[in-house]
Amino acid sequence: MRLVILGAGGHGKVVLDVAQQIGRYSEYIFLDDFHPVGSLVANTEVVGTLDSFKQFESNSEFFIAMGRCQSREIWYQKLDVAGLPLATLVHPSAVISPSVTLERGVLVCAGVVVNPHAQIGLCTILNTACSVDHDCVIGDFSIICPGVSLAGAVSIGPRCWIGIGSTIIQQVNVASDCVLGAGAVLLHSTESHQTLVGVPAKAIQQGNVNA
Ligand SMILES: CC(=O)SCCNC(=O)CCNC(=O)[C@H](O)C(C)(C)COP(=O)(O)OP(=O)(O)OC[C@H]1O[C@@H](n2cnc3c(N)ncnc32)[C@H](O)[C@@H]1OP(=O)(O)O
Repeated sequence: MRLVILGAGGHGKVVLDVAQQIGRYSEYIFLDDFHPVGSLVANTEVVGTLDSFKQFESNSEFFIAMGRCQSREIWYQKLDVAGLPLATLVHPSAVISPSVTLERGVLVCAGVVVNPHAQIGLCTILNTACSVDHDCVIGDFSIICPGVSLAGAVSIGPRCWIGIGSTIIQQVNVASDCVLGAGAVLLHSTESHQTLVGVPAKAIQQGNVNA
């Protein structure tokens, strides 16, 4: 089985590494619009542009390795319309309760802990060493950055960027398309499209989820 990774940037390298540590695939290839076709990224060939994905459907699973939340949503829709299988990748060092739901296209990086009855949405990234506690619900296409701590029953809407090292206390709801800044501590629920920073976190501007 081949893994086709869409996106050969820094995040693509992390995705490749997680997949190699899992060891489920016999071949890895990248599709990318910025690296020349035929070039190597982390010793893995860029074989085409993103739009060429249909050429590689035979005996393949696909993974969308793009940091931007909206990009993952756009490419999810293209792969879904084409009926192509999307992988879910969990690093062997992650600790995931058996009662957790992981949707397709999720990446769980090294050192992540996900506690019972959490639900992790489509194409979500649980980045290095974040912790997602019991009954959390993470919306589709969101990213939980390295070192984030989510207390119990936190709800995160779709396309949210929860910045590196931030903390959200229990039962807080983050609405869709929000950005929580690096190191923030969020004590209250948010409206959609807010960017919040600081301790305690306060809204500063309309979020663009390109944090
Ligand atoms: C593996 C990986 O690399 S994963 C990537 C991990 N990276 C992240 O999580 C990055 C998170 N991004 C941030 O924290 C960004 O600073 C953002 C998205 C919150 C804001 O970015 P911008 O919209 O460019 O805001 P900008 O830099 O202009 O700052 C606006 C104001 O907020 C302040 N501010 C920005 N970020 C923070 C923060 N994290 N904490 C406290 N204050 C902040 C700035 O100092 C500035 O204040 P001022 O107006 O008094 O000067």
